[in-house]
Amino acid sequence: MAEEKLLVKRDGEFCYPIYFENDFSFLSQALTDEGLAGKSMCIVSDSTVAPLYADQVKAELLKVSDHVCQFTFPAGEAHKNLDTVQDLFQCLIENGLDRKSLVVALGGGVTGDLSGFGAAAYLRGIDFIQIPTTLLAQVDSSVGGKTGVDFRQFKNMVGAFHQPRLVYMNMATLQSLPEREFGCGMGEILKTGLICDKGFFDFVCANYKVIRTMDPEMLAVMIRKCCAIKAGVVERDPKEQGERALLNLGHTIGHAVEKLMNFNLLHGQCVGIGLVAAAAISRERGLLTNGEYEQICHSLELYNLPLYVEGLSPMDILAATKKDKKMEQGQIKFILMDGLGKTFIDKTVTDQELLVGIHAICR
Ligand SMILES: NC(=O)c1ccc[n+]([C@@H]2O[C@H](COP(=O)([O-])OP(=O)(O)OC[C@H]3O[C@@H](n4cnc5c(N)ncnc54)[C@H](O)[C@@H]3O)[C@@H](O)[C@H]2O)c1
Ligand SMILES: O=C(O)C(=O)C[C@@H](O)[C@H](O)[C@H](O)COP(=O)(O)O
Ligand SMILES: [Zn+2]
Repeated sequence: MAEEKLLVKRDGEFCYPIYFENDFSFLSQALTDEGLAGKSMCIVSDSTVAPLYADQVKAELLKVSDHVCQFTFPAGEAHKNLDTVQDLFQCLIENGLDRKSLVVALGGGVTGDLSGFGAAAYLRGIDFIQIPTTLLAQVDSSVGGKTGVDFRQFKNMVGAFHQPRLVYMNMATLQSLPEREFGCGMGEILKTGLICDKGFFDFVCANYKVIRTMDPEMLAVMIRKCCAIKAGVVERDPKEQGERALLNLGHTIGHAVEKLMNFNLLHGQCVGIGLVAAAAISRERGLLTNGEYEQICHSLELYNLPLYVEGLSPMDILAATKKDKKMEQGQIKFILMDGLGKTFIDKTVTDQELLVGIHAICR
């Protein structure tokens, strides 16, 4: 029996369902319902997730397809690059996948971003679906169609907007997730609350004890809430011409830290650090009180997320921040907070202000 699904839509331009399930048993029906049965399929997964879940997924896919192959790449952000995409293309060609075929992304945000980009470029674009298995991927990366890879230490520098045909969450997969990865998902969840929903932010802080036990009901509530918020933003602004940039709260300085740390700090951890920097700049402008700043830091501590980074030079972080692709005509597009749960895009943040944020996160 399927749980209630969410539809992501925009003027008929794209429309796809997000399924919230607790096993894989509805997957073949979901594919059939979306008109995807009968296609040749390639499961794309990493070396950690494939041994855990690929066989179960393959068994489901084989109910609706005669041809299911698999591409497995080494786990980790260090492999979200063009080399891995080339290996994926090789696999797709060797297995005869054509324009009507389907890429099945099974894993976290790295797998989803990489597979989605591979699908967007292969034969000028074939369909793909997302089966996210990390909390971060279930609350954020699997929805919205941002796909891409890192390029020579530049985060997500090469990519495409390519919407999945469906997103299928088996929320039970989260039970095998290591604690650090769980924390990363919480970084994006706290970000989501801070962007536009103080009530949700407060809920996530107040219920930290039960959330940290990975209580399935709590997880389901948070996942649905984040997907609904993100779907709303993406429906209104699919290609980040405006409002969607708010989803980048904490990412401008966060991405700089992520690449300077050679991806040894995880994305969700860097987003948390970036939130502290953004909060410090917002406080400097008088937009956040000391108390609100402290609340943001405390929320990250509740989920064992780092507040600062060690061993990086502030000037290096500044330089890396200004090389981010969020620069527009020499000016950085920064997301500031105007209280908890309220954000806006600002293009007037100076180097001096950036350094206030950067000093707040450097030890
Ligand atoms: N496209 C977007 O909108 C978007 C949004 C947020 C983040 N991202 C990207 O997502 C990436 C981060 O995603 P992530 O945190 O999921 O990282 P990830 O995909 O590397 O997964 C984290 C780790 O958990 C393992 N794993 C995954 N599922 C598991 C499970 N159920 N049980 C045990 N282990 C499991 C993976 O093998 C990996 O080692 C970054 O590259 C970031 O840039 C993209
Ligand atoms: O979906 C979006 O839009 C986001 O910004 C979500 C972010 O959490 C995510 O990390 C995204 O990949 C960042 O995109 P980028 O364009 O800043 O690289
Ligand atoms: Zn992110």
